[in-house]
Amino acid sequence: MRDKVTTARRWVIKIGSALLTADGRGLDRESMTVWVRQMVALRNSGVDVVLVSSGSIAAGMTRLGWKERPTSIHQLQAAAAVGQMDLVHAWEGSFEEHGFTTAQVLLTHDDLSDRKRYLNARSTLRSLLDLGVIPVINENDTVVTDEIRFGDNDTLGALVTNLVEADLLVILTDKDGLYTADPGRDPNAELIADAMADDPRLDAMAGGSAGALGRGGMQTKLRAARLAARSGASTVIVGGRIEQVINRLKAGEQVGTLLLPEKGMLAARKQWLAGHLQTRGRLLIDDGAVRALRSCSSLLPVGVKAVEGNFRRGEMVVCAALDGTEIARGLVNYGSQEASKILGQPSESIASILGYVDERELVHRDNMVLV
Ligand SMILES: Nc1ncnc2c1ncn2[C@@H]1O[C@H](COP(=O)(O)OP(=O)(O)O)[C@@H](O)[C@H]1O
Ligand SMILES: N[C@@H](CCC(=O)OP(=O)(O)O)C(=O)O
Repeated sequence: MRDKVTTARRWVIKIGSALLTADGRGLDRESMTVWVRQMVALRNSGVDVVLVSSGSIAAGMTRLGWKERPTSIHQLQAAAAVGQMDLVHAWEGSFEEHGFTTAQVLLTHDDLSDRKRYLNARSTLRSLLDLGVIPVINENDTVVTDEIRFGDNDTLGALVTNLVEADLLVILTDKDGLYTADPGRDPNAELIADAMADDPRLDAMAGGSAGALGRGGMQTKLRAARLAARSGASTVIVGGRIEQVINRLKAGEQVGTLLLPEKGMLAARKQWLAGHLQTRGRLLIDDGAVRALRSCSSLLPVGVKAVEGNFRRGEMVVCAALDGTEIARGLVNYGSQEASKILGQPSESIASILGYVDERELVHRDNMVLV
C-alpha cells in the first residue's frame, strides 16, 4: 500500500505549530534544517514539493515575549504578522544553503472559494513549481476574520493539495501518527498504520483535542485527509521528530498513518484526467500491451514500439495500437527523449540505459484512463 507514497510525484508537506516551535520555545531552526535537507533530497529525486508551514502566531508570541496565547483576534493577527517574518526568513535561509529558492504564498478562504482567484492561485503555484521554486504557504492571518478563517493549517494543506493536484499530503505533527485514542491520555492507544480515509470508525479515535500550540488536533487532520481524497490524493499523518521521516516515507517504510482515498475518488481523478488535459504525444504499443492496458495493467516500456511528439515527464500522452486506434490516455513517467531510449526494453534495463530509474512503468494504471 505504501506504493501510494513512493510513487507520488507531487507532495504537499504540512508542518504544524506544535512541531515547528519546539513546544513554544520559538522556532526550532535545527529541526527546520533537518526537514529542509530531506525536502531537498525529495526535490532532487524529481518530486515536486509544496510546503504548508504553520507557526507564525507561535513564533510571533515568542518574539513579542508573550507567554499565553491571546484570545483577541487582533492580537493573534498582530502576533502572526510578526512571526510570519521569522518563519519565512528561517525557511528561506535554510533552503538557500542548498541552492533552492523559496516563495511566500499567503492564502485566505476567499482566495480558494472564488473561482477566478482560485485559478489565479493555481497558475501561480504551478509556475513556481515549474521554476523549481519551493512555495511556502500559510494562511494570510492578518486579513482574515474569525468567521472565514481556516484556523488550522490541516484544512489549508488539503485545499492546497486539491489546488496543485498533488498525489500526497504529508502532515507532520508531534505524535507518531493517528492512534486509536489520544496517546497523551490513553497509554493503551495503538498507532494505525493504514486505513481508508472515509472509514467512519476513525472519527471516534481522532476525537481528542489539540495540543497547547496546535489548533486542530487529529480531527482536522482526518478531515483534511478526506478533503485531499476528493482529488484522489492519499494522506500520511506522521511524527515530524521521527528520524529521517521524509526520507523513510519516500523509501516506502511504514511510518505514520496512511489514509487512502476510496476507489470512487480515484475514478474522479481519472475523470479529470480524461477531460482536462491536453495530450502532448503518442506511444504506439504492441498487441500484448493493448491487451494488458484493457485488463487495467500499467504500460511498461517493453510493450512500446514507437514514441511520437515532444513531452516531459508528467504530461499527458495517448497510448495507441499500431494501427493508430487510441486505447488509453495517461500521465507519462518519462519524457519523450528518455522514453525513446527505453522503448521495447524490460523495466530491469531502465537503470543501465538511463543511469537512473524513476518508475518501472511508462504510464502507471492509476494515472491512466481507457478510451
Ligand atoms: N487519536 C489521536 N492520535 C494522536 N493524537 C491525537 C489523537 N487525538 C487527539 N490527539 C492530539 O492531537 C495533537 C496534534 O494536533 P495539533 O496539536 O493540532 O498539532 P499540529 O500543530 O501538528 O497541527 C496531538 O498532540 C494529540 O494530543
Ligand atoms: N496560521 C496560523 C495558525 C495555524 C495553526 O496553528 O495550525 P496547526 O499548527 O496546523 O494546528 C499560524 O501560522 O500560526
